[in-house]
Amino acid sequence: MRRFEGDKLVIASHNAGKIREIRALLEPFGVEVASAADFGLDEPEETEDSFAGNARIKAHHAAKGSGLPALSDDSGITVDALDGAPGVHTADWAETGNGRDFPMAMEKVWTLLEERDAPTPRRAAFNCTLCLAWPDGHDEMFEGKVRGQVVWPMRGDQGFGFDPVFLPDGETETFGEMDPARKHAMSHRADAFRKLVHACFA
Ligand SMILES: O=P(O)(O)OP(=O)(O)OP(=O)(O)OC[C@H]1O[C@@H](n2cnc3c(O)ncnc32)[C@H](O)[C@@H]1O
Ligand SMILES: [Mg+2]
Repeated sequence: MRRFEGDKLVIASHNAGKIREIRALLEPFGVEVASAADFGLDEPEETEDSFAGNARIKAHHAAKGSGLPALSDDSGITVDALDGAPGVHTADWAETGNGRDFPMAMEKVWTLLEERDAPTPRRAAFNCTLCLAWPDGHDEMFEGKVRGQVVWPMRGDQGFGFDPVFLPDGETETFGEMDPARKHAMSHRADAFRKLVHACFA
């Protein structure tokens, strides 16, 4: 396991919600954090069919383009009664050709569940795979998960993406309703971060 020894890191993401969460999670470690956009890096195509595969593509692309260690996050929601969909295609389900429409994507998930008459609760998980890649091609991977259920209608305007329809197990608030600090303490991203920090930063 390679430790992170530098003082600057690039977040290999173009998602403002994720970047905000990753900055908050890295704050205690005194690492200076830049985003892919700060380096004018384009978004690589996510051509793999796994979170790990796409996390690797994004992190290596940014590490090569910036000359700095880069941290990517590939994530998504997997719904049991939809055989794991939308999964690695979570962002694609929101694609309209004219930007992303997450309310539309969340409604699509709920409509499919209703059509299938899926038993309640509609079990689901949020998954996050982090890849920390160095410009020399080395990388380290970490996986996180949080289980819960998909609820309808949407609840809350905190967070981003599918947060308003995800109710984590043991909670009364969706990720969309929760205070960001609470989400950071229990999310799929936080789970993966604990492993990253233990291995590379602690
Ligand atoms: O690839 P980058 O540039 O990092 O940004 P992205 O938005 O395209 O990210 P992904 O390819 O990993 O797609 C994952 C999608 O899953 C959703 N998602 C991931 N984590 C989430 C979270 O914590 N809360 C809500 N939705 C989340 C969100 O809609 C993302 O767009
Ligand atoms: Mg993406």
